[in-house]
Amino acid sequence: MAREVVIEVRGLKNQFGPNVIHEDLDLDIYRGEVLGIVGGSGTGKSVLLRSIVGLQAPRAGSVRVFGVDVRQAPRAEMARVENRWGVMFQDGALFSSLTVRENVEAPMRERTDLDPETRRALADLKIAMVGLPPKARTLFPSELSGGMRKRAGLARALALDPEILFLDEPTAGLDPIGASEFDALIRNLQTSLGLTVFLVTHDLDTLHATCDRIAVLAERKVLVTGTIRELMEVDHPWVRDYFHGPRAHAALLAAEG
Ligand SMILES: Nc1ncnc2c1ncn2[C@@H]1O[C@H](COP(=O)(O)OP(=O)(O)OP(=O)(O)O)[C@@H](O)[C@H]1O
Repeated sequence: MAREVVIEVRGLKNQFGPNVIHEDLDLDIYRGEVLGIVGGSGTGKSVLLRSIVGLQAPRAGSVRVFGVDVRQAPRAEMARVENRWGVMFQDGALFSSLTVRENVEAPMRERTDLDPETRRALADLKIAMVGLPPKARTLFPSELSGGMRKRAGLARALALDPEILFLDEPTAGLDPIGASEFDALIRNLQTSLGLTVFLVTHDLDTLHATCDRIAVLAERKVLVTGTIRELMEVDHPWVRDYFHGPRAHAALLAAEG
């Protein structure tokens, strides 16, 4: 049976001044998979994420999510699509003047007619789902550790029960134990909730622990996609260095126990 494509990127071009970031970039993301996006610094992983969720207007190309062209769709149709995804930005991007609970409630307040009590109950549920203790509900972002802030950002991304979760470097800045706990949380939520996950990362351990498939950004496009094993066979300088460097071997050994 053909797999359902939930995100389809075709001929994408992004450019800032003379700096061409993407040219003729194609990518398909299938329902229910965790797709890892890797690539050297500045290859445009975050720009690709931002192009898909409509925060970055590309110069050319198309992005379809659930079959809807995010560049062309009328506002009301886009709002329905946006309600079906959640985004966790690199630093959590929490509102500093709101508590964790208020942060998680924010998308519900903005996009649903739920009454305050239901919003609050749902927010507390999401906060528990990401492994934060009840006392975190009333704390402000500045009172949280880096790992807790990431969990709070994840709870907010889950606020509207999304089908697609976008994660920008979820383990950046976490210590190795915190990072592997976060990897396990992502995988656990993905399987329990049947999520499709678009995950930008540099972290080889995260790739092993969470990703079904990996897309490599290089030469302004998606150079290749495949499993880690498949990418280890690819004869390209960056891909070879990344998947055969000392860190890659350590991650492989760790993943294989
Ligand atoms: N709004 C913008 N205006 C100008 N240049 C931008 C803008 N956003 C991104 N860029 C440039 O686009 C390039 C790609 O940026 P992006 O943040 O997507 O890279 P990345 O692959 O995610 O990098 P890293 O791994 O270092 O986080 C960089 O050269 C960056 O400076």
